[in-house]
Amino acid sequence: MKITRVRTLLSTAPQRDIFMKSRVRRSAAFILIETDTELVGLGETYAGYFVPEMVPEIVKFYEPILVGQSPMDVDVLSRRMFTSGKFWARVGLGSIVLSGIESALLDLKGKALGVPVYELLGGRCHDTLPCYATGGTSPHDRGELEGKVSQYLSLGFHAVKLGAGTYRGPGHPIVGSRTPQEARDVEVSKVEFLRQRFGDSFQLNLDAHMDFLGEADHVWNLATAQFVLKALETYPIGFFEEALPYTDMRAYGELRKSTTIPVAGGETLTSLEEWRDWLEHKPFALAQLDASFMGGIMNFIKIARLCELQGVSIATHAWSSTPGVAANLHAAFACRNTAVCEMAAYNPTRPELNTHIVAPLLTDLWIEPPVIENGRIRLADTPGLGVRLPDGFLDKHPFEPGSGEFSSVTGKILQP
Ligand SMILES: O=C(O)[C@@H](O)[C@H](O)[C@H](O)CO
Ligand SMILES: [Mg+2]
Repeated sequence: MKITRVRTLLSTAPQRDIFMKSRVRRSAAFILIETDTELVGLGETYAGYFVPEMVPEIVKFYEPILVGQSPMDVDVLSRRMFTSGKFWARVGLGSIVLSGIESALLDLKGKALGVPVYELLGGRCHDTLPCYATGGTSPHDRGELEGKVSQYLSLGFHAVKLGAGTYRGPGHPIVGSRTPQEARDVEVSKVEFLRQRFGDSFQLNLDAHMDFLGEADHVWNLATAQFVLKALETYPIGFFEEALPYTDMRAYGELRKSTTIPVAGGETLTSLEEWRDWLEHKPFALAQLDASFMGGIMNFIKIARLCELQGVSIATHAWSSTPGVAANLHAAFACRNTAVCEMAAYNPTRPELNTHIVAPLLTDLWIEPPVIENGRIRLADTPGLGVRLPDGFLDKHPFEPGSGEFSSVTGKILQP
């Protein structure tokens, strides 16, 4: 079997969650690998969510490296793509786009052999894994906050992740805490409210997105992060994510040493080498890996094994659409040290519960969706990644230029 063509398919679809009001549509970039047989491979790069317009150009650069080659030699081909650009393909966007191509190769290989991708990665280590619903932002209004958490728990999740710090998401005003005391009070009162309302029946995780918008006034430094986390230690917190920007791996290492709350991070690291350098500083108790971002599924596995050797648990990061989420789940199920999987707040096999959300990119692409029940997720054993683009999907949800999240963020910064 030989690769004949590598295509980028862009799509923009509605994505409305009544609790995340500003998000009304989102984009995704799929990679389709065609062969001289009937088999095709489908993958996704998370770059499609941020900068969809740029993905096809980068894929065109990689395509000649793949055409004429056997898609079965996944690791050799990814390394060839990785080193091909001399400098630009090894980090950032070059590597993020490569993630989608590599996942498509593994999808194809799984389909060719008739096995799910996790079988290609050492096999399934878990029947089910704990998962949590991503709440994205954290409404200031207590009624809204309560409604959101109740809705997410009623979907079958036992854990939720909410925003922390100053992040309110694209389109929301940035209502930041300007002093460490304010920052502490905002977090403590939110956690106290949720514990009073819901008791200890669910796991609460917080994500401060400190690398996201880079508003200097609102970014916590090490001292502030330590101050806030210290105050939260009396409450059960599952993990605290991105309490610091990614500018200083040593600061993450210091933060982790100084708190009993599990420090999580990693969703913006784009290569094996970057991960290796970070892990030397023991920055995370929970390393959050994303196969649709960090150069692919094999990189996920390699870093997960390195974490395992260091006694560190891993989690999936999941903000891509279905093929990206599927890539992460297959990798997660093949790692013994997976602690938890991130999921968008919907239940793929219980559509009647998803009354709060409209998101075709999340719901319509599974061949057989994973089951979420009692706070845990079970992955189907469909060959490859278990995903497909349904007939007519791209006609129904055509790409709209300017729909990447990066576009809206840039617009917001330019027009304060
Ligand atoms: O951990 C998460 O799911 C978030 O940090 C998302 O990646 C982010 O909001 C996307 O812009
Ligand atoms: Mg995050």
